[in-house]
Amino acid sequence: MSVALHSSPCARLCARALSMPVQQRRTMSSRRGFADSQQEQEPPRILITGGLGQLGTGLAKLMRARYGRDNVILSDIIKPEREIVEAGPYVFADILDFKNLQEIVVTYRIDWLVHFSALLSAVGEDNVPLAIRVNIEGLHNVMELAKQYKLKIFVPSTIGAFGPTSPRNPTPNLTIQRPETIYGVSKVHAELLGEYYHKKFGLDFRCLRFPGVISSDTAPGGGTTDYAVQIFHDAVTTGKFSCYLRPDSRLPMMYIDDTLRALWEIMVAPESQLRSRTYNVTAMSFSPEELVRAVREHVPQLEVTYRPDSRQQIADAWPQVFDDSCAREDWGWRHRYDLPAMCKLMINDLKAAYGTDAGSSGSTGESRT
Ligand SMILES: NC(=O)c1ccc[n+]([C@@H]2O[C@H](COP(=O)([O-])OP(=O)(O)OC[C@H]3O[C@@H](n4cnc5c(N)ncnc54)[C@H](O)[C@@H]3O)[C@@H](O)[C@H]2O)c1
Ligand SMILES: C[C@@H](O)[C@H](N)C(=O)O
Repeated sequence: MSVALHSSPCARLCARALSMPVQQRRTMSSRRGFADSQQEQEPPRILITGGLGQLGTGLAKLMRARYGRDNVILSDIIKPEREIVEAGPYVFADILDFKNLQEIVVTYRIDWLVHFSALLSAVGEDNVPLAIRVNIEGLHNVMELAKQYKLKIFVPSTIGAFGPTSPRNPTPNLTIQRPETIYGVSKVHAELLGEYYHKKFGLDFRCLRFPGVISSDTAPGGGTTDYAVQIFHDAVTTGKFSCYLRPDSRLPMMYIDDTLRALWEIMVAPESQLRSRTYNVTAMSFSPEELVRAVREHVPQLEVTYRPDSRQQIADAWPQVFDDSCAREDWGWRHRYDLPAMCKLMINDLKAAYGTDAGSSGSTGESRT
């Protein structure tokens, strides 16, 4: 789980979203949130589960900028900071309580469900029974809910849905998936159940397999890729970083703004463009030693030690380079942030958040690919 800091790097993304055209009018016959193009009249009403983790608050900002503050209901089982409740509707929702979820969907007249609640790879291995409950039983609840109330549903998958027998460089959209973590097993289950519900019941299920997500507005926790977030916190605070992966452990990664934009783009992509319900998306691949080099461009004195732990075994079975050509071909996915651009934003945002920005690394101008 993640802890909110008090900076908001997703503001750039929201600003871009705000500059987009206001929600278009929908034809009388189309159901809210189900129109194939941006011909919709009323904005969809969106419920985000597990919304106080790394991805949820940024997505709420993006969706609120696009569809209106009160049309996005953030939920979690965590007591929120004051700024969360001030930013828009926030409700308690335990993913294991089906009746509570039903009540929220009915009360708020929900159209879209973004299902973020999960235990990530490392914490999942530490508590397998809880991971099974949250990641698998929780998924069953939201799938049934989406079917019952005809919701459009997004469930994120991950590079962790692949395993040691999958091709690792590159890992295609469709290939062997025999993951060896409960996290990976639960995500393959989610992909397959979503595709099954789509075929069997016509459920509008959409899924992206994300790589490691890098962001500065929440503290890292629970994932195998989190070293790539922790390094920035340590670089701007102590100047010392201990890495739990080997220096050569290459993994696919993505900056948060790209992640959230990809999610929004797949949600509004016309059905006719989707040859699949589950797509790989990525932006870059790097190893800890390559990331250290990029961070030292901004913090030259950064001291690094390597102490691989149990997360090394997880990383060794995951993709090194993710092939997202299907997403690029089908619905026009393009990443905007590469390694230097991401490093510059992370360093500047965290220096501002920790109040250590004297002598910061230049402007926040983004160099894009
Ligand atoms: N962050 C990444 O790098 C990454 C990469 C690939 C996929 N994903 C997926 O994206 C989703 C969101 O990831 P994240 O990084 O924000 O995760 P996170 O661990 O930061 O947040 C998960 C949230 O789920 C909530 N939760 C736990 N048990 C719950 C319950 N019983 N009911 C309701 N909520 C509960 C937690 O309180 C937490 O806020 C997850 O499904 C994850 O698998 C994340
Ligand atoms: C990759 C992703 O699913 C998550 N960050 C993890 O490491 O578990």
